[in-house]
Amino acid sequence: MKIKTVFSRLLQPLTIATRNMTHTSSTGSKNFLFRQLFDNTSCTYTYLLGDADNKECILIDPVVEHAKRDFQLVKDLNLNLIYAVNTHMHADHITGSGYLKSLAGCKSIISRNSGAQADIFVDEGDFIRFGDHKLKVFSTPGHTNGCCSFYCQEQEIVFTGDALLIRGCGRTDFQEGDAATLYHSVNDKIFTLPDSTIVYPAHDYHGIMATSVGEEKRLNPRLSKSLKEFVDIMNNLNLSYPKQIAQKVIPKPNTMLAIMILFVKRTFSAIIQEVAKWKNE
Ligand SMILES: N[C@@H](CCC(=O)N[C@@H](CSS)C(=O)NCC(=O)O)C(=O)O
Repeated sequence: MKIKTVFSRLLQPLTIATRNMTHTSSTGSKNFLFRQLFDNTSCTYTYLLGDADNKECILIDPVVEHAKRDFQLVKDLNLNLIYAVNTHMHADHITGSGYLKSLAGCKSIISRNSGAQADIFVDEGDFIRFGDHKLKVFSTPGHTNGCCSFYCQEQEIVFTGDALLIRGCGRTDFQEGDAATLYHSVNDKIFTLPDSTIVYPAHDYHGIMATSVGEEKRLNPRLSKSLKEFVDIMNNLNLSYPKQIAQKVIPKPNTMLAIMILFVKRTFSAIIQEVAKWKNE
């Protein structure tokens, strides 16, 4: 391989990273603000998108531990946070939506199919608008039922949540995961966007920040395969559970009540047994 080819390949991720910070596509308007933020613990990307003219902005997939950091950035850039948007209900971290609502007075958004609570529910074909800009909602289930991707045609970028990751995809072995559904979501929706579309996922575990539709169609080791091969790969991933999944799964109020009743009943029956023992002694 020629030295020049190696050099240009090494430079490729750098070019993408540079575009991340100053995002302006050939067709995109200049007043589009873009920042990519990261959570080290769950390797989650949060995205800040804004309109530099009218100052409206949104955050995609905020993480609760970074809500203050993200809101500070919003303030530093003199922006007005109007929505905290979630691509899906996350199993590996708690969303920052609730905290951001209290800090910024914004509204939370998630898919209607997610089963989660939010101020605004979105469905396939809806638009999320901020200033002059808009994101089109694509329903891309498979990792969870409520997974959505958000496409900004004007900037040629798509936020794929956990449906499509860089050279990977969301696992399908828990929540409402279904490999065949995920395969169709990616192939029939995300992969029908122009090859030049830049893909911004919800996670990366290898330090890469973005990819493109064309790149993933060609190089994704799971999704470039047939449906049958894909299902087989997904059924044999044998991934460990996300580190924070136990903290995320908080018992619902009914479960908490049932645990308390059980505790009281067990304590009472233990006391009664002890009393009965004393009486017999
Ligand atoms: N070992 C990691 C677990 C990472 C993980 O399971 N990530 C999910 C998305 S968050 S539910 C996933 O779908 N991964 C797909 C993959 O191929 O990695 C940790 O400890 O957090």
